[in-house]
Amino acid sequence: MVMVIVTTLLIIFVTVVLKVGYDTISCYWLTPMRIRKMMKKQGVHGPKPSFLIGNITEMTSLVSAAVSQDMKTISHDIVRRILPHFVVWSNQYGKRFLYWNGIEPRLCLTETALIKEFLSKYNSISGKSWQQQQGTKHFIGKGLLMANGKDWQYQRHMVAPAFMGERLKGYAGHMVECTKDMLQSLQNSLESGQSELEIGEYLTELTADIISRTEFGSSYKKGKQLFFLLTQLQTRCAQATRHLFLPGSRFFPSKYNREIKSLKMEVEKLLMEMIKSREDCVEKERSNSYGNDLLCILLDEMKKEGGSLNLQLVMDECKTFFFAGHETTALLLTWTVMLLATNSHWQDKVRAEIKHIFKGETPSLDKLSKLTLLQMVINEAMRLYPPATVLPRMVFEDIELGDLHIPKGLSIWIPVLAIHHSEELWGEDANEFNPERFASKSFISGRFIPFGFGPRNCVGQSFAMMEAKIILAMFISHFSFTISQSYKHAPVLLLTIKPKHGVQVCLKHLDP
Ligand code: HEM
Repeated sequence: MVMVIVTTLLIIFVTVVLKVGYDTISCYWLTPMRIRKMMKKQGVHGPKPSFLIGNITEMTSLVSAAVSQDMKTISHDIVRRILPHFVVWSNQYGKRFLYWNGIEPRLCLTETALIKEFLSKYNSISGKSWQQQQGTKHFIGKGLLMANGKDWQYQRHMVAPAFMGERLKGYAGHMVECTKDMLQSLQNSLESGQSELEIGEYLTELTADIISRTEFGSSYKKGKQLFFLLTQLQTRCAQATRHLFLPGSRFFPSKYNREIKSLKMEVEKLLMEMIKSREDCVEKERSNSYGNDLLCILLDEMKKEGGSLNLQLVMDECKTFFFAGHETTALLLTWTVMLLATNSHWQDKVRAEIKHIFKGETPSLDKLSKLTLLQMVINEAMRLYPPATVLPRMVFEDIELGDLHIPKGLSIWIPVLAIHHSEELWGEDANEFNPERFASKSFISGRFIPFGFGPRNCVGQSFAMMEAKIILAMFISHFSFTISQSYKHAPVLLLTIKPKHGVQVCLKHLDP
C-alpha cells in the first residue's frame, strides 16, 4: 500500500517537474525560435538575440550613448537620440525588423497601411503583453490601459461616458479655475523679481491639479497627496523598465520590492478612503447618484451594470486616469511652450487669434473649436514630441496582416516618434517646426497618431484637447515668453519624452 502511494506521488512529482520544465523551455527557447524562423521565412530579419535577455543590452547601451550629452542646438531631429536602436536596426534590416525585449519578440512596423489595418481590425485578439503589464502593474494595475479582451471591452464601455458630451463639458470650469491659479502664481513670481521660470514644473502641477479636481471633486486635496505618491511609484517602476522581468522576481525581498509595496499600500489606503466616503454619502442622502466627478461617474456606471462594486477595479481606474491623463498633457503643454518660445512669429500669430476670438474674455467652450492656428501648433508639437512614443500590442492569435503571417505571441511595436519624423511621410522638412502642414485636414491618417488609432485609441483625447486649448489660450494671452539662455535642449525617454533639465523661459506680463 505504502509503495503504491509513494509510486503515485513520485509519478505526480515527475509529471509536474516535466511539465514545468517543458513550459519553461517552450517559453524561453522553443517559442522564440519558432517565431524567429517563421518571420525569417517571410523576409523579416533583425539583430541576433542573446538567451533570456534578447537585445536589451544592445538597446540599453545605444540609448545611454545617445543621451549621454545634451543636444548642441535646439534641433527637433530627435529620433536618433530617443530611439537609436530603431535607427540602427531599420538602416540595417529595413522597414520591418524583429528584435527581442528579453524573451518578448517585437516586430517593428512603420508601414501606415498595415498599422491602420492592424489597429482597426485586430483589437479583440491583440493587447498588452505580460511584460508591459508587469512594468506598470504597481501604478496602473488592471485598469483600462492595461486590460485585454472581454475585460477591456467592459471597462471601456464603463469609462467612455465620463469623457463624452455634457459630462466632458462639465470639466471645463475646473480647467479654467485651476489655470487662473497657475497664472496668479506665475504673476507672483514675476512680481517677486523672478522673470525666468522652469515652465514645465508649473504645467505639471497644473495638470495634476486639474485631474485631481475632475477625478475627486471636493476631496481633491487628498487627490493631490495621491498624485505625489503615484509619481514616486511611477518613477521607481520606470527605473526598472529596462531590466529583465523574470517570473517570480516580485517575491524577492529586495529593497525595490519593499519600497514599491509600501508606496502601493499608502496609495490604496487613500483611494479606499475616498471611495468609502462617497458610498457613505450616497447611503446617508439616499441618493441614486454618487455625484459629478470622474470617480462618481465610474461608481454610477458600475452600479448600472449591476452586481457588487469591484473596489480593486475602481482603484485601478483611478490610478490609470492619473497616469494616462496628467503627465501626457503636461508634456504636450511644456513642449508647445518651448516651441512657441523659440518661434516668436507663431507665438504672435496664435496670440492674435486668441484675442480676436475671445476679445480678452475667459475662454468659453463653444469658441474653442475656432482656434484653428492654436490647434495647428498643438498638432505640430504632438508630431515632433509625441507624449506616447511607441504603441506596443501583442497578438494573441495568429493573424494575416497585409502580406505577413503574424504568429501568436509576437508583439507589434509601432514607433510613433519615428513615423512622425519620417521624411518619406512628411517631406524634407520633417524635423522642422512648421504648423502650416496641418492647415489642410487632408493629412493621411495613419502617419499622425499621437492618440493611437482605432477602437483602442485614447479615451481621454477630447478631454486632453479641451484642457490644452484652455490652458494655452489663457497663458498666451497673459504672458509673452522667450526661451532662456540657460535652456539646454535634452529630450529623454522616461516612459514619455521629457526635457531632461526642464524648459526655462523668460516671461513678460502682457496688459489685458
Ligand atoms: C496629450 C495628451 C494625451 C496623449 C498624447 C494620449 C495618448 C494616448 C495613446 C497614444 C493611447 C493609446 C495607448 C495604446 O494604445 O497603447 C492612450 C490611451 C489612453 N488614454 Fe490617453 N493621451 C492623452 C491624454 C489622456 C487623458 C487626459 C486621459 C484621461 C483623463 C487619458 C486616458 C487614457 C486611457 C484611459 C487610455 C487607455 C484606452 C484604452 O486602452 O482603451 N489620456 N492615450
